[in-house]
Amino acid sequence: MHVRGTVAGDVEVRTVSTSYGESELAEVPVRLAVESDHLDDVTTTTSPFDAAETETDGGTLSDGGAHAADPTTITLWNKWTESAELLEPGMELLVTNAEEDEFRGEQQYATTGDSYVVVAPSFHVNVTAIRNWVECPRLYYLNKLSGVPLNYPVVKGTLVHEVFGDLLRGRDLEESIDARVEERGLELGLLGETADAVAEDVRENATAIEGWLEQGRLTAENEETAATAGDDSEAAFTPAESSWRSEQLLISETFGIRGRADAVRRGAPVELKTGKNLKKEPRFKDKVQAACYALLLEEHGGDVDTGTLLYTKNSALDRNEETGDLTPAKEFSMGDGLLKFVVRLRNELAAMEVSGDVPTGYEGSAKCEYCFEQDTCMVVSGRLDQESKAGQIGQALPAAEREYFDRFYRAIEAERRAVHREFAKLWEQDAQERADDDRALIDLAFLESTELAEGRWELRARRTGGATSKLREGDLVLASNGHPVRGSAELARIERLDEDEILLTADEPVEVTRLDVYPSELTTDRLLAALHDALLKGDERRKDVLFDRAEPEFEPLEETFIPNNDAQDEAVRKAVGADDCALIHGPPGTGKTYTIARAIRAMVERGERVLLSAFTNRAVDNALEALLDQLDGEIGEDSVASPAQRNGDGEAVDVVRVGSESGVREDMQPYRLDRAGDPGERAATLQNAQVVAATTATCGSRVMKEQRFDAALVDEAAQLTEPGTHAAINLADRFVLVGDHEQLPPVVQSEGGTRRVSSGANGDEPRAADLTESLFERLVDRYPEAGVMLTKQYRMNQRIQAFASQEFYDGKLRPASGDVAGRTLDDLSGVTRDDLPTELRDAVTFVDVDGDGSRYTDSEEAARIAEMVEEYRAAGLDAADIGVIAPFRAQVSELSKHVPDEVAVDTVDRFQGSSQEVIIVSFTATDSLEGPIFEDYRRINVALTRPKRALVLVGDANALATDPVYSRMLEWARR
Ligand SMILES: Nc1ncnc2c1ncn2[C@@H]1O[C@H](COP(=O)(O)OP(=O)(O)OP(=O)(O)O)[C@@H](O)[C@H]1O
Repeated sequence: MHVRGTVAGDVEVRTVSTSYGESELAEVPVRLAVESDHLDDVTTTTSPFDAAETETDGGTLSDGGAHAADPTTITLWNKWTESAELLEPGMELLVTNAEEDEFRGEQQYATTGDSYVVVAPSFHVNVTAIRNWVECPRLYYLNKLSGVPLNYPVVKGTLVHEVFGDLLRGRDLEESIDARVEERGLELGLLGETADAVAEDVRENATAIEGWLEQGRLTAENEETAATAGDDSEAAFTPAESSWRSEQLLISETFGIRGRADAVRRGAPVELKTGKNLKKEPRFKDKVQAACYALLLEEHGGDVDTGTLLYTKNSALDRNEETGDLTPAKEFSMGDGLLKFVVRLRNELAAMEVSGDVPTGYEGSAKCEYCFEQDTCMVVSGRLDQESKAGQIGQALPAAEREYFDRFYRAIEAERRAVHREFAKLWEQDAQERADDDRALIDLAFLESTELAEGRWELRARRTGGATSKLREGDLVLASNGHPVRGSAELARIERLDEDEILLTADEPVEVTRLDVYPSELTTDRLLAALHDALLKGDERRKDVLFDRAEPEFEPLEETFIPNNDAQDEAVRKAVGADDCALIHGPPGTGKTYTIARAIRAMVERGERVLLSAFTNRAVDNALEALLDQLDGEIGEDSVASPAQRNGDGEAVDVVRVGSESGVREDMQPYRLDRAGDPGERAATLQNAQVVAATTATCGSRVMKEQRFDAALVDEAAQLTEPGTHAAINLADRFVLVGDHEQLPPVVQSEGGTRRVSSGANGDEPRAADLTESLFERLVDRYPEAGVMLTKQYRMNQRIQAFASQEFYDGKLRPASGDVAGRTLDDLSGVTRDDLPTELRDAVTFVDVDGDGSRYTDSEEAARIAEMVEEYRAAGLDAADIGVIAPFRAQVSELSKHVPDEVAVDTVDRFQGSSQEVIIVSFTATDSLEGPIFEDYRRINVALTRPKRALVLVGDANALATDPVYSRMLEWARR
């Protein structure tokens, strides 16, 4: 029986005498969530971070100890008392294979010899993290904080792992080495390596792998010979056909552990290490890592009794010079004790993370004097004034900076826990729920899997039904034959996502019938590294400005850059002349992109190296396109061969777009930096580029972190969290932020869902709100004189613009020209407004629809909107010129059923940054005005400022009139 619940009080460990001698025990008061024989049935989460109320047989359970039932006692015996000592009230606890007992009329539970005790099982710990933790908890923390920098051992390690995977899949060794080294050309070039030298280095390591595979081959052949005695046919063996498999992603719903095993041979884990080990036994931390995978494999039905570590450097060592055991492959037996030890380690890590503490190093027994990271550890401790076993050096950061660090650290960790909740949903939600939540594509019909030349697989499946989802081409997904965790599942990449068919690539074949969004911690990892770099490595002058100790300064410029728009002109002067930073506030359609492009051109003409960044790929590509126009470059045949543009003096300007193939727009592909190729040449292309364009997320990548710029221009800056902004501006001496804080704020997953369980020294609630205010907004408020607001808009008819201008921009937003002010549908070829019903002839119209009273959908609004779309089309308008905005995904789906496919229907968030000739807003309003569109007036600002020529508002006037802003909106729309 498995028991799971929330710790309801303090825990004490004591020693008792039993018939076996002295034993330790801990009695833990727990409010049970649910009891079951099968974990599959344990569907309730009482995660301290999960505020959701959940119905169970035991009554209504809610977060934080408001359970109906009284606490029950769970007794943890012997070694598990170590985990018991980590528990704090509010933490979640899971005990597997517990025994049940009745004591004084009360049901109680206790661990048995087969039990595992899991602290905070919803906290999902990566296997690599456990490996670091066993080395030293502080090392784990330091790695998490700064990320892994670009260095040769790391890239080589990755290459050797890739070649290993290829060999397992039956690829030829030399072919694999050449291809893999070529793929990493850019990274190797930045490290100053040549392809030949790296290939040689990888080859040395690969010898060990080949030798080991050879052994496996013999064993497999022996088995085969025994099975098919007398058969002398040449049974060509390839690893892929045997009981081996390459990289396997394993996710545990019991132990809160996940990771990718390098390989699995006859059901047992094999880990590859590119270092040497001359001892007979594998290193302890390596055993721990293999044991984690063993645990996960057992949960998936395996029975693992060995683990193998392959130290590839051993085979490259000279026997005459080295003493010890040079065999690369070291096998060890996987005892029960080790598996339990691993779970206890994981418990230590999870408990510390859940209570928000920072490791000191005293938790483990590692000796600091032998540690490579000792200096870093001491510096970090010194700068952040943290307790550390290694000691502190250097001067502590000023209190304001430490406070900032702590605040953002907690907020980012809250985001990480939100990602973990997404993992839990992989098994807590059923397929239909996940599909309804846009988290999965289900009911696919598997078509075929085809082996590709390099040993990977191409998977094809047919879509049934018209389901939508968040999934996009280029995304990593969990492709499964029915269940992403319990079934057979592979991490796969979506290569093509057509209306009726999906094409994926994966390391191993799977009969795919379902795709799930793969929750990734990459974003949180990068935010943390950006925070670390900004504070611990950041320039002092930059920090003076960020922390309110110095006003931004400007070099006065006399030049005119944009003659027909004073605000834009001033903005460019500020951007070019800024010593520290400039802020450009651009309301909808006011030429932000144009201004950015002009400013970059001016900087480039001054010989500066510039980073162009934005939150989304779309904005990066838009700005890049505008820049290419400015640089007088046509994107044509010539630029494909040589994507160099000319500057004002006719000199070539190298422009490079860094991003994935699927992320970058088709017409910007010629500028995209291919990472594969000759190392020296790849690195030179990036290093010589005068303008590099990449999303802020990509700015946090290892490759981009090596680049330096004179200036960074960041578009959509109001949608970026502070650490998200740092990721880009850390790379440059000065920065320009461009955005509009009256439009959508940064998206934060953990909003409202975060809660700390303990109230230790840092016992405040993490304020998710810290991430919802952008650096742009904070600086605009703090240094208004460093900013310029653009006021002439080039998009909307005057009547459309009036309300937003008044309500959100103090009436300052004006049409750029008479032409803009007087835009109507008549300007569009083939469209006659007189053919429209009278109410749709105006630039702004309100259509009162009582609605059907449902909360998230409104079929009456949908039906009325479908009629209007037909009326517009009858008057000559293209369906593609119409956009429909709705507050809820459910209403978006409802509307999609009623209108032609060419009409763009989506939520406000997806419309930000785009515009349409006609916009129809479906308010789906009920009496209470609930829903995201109503919670934040900035959303309605975005919705109302998307159209150029006509805006139609559809909703229940009585409901809308209950709110002062909407009431004014109604007044304006009905005028
Ligand atoms: N100074 C100018 N003179 C002439 N046209 C301009 C000027 N500034 C901007 N425009 C034009 O106005 C249109 C909108 O400009 P742009 O795309 O730069 O706006 P934006 O503020 O980036 O828009 P969004 O709010 O969608 O982000 C473009 O067609 C652009 O060429």
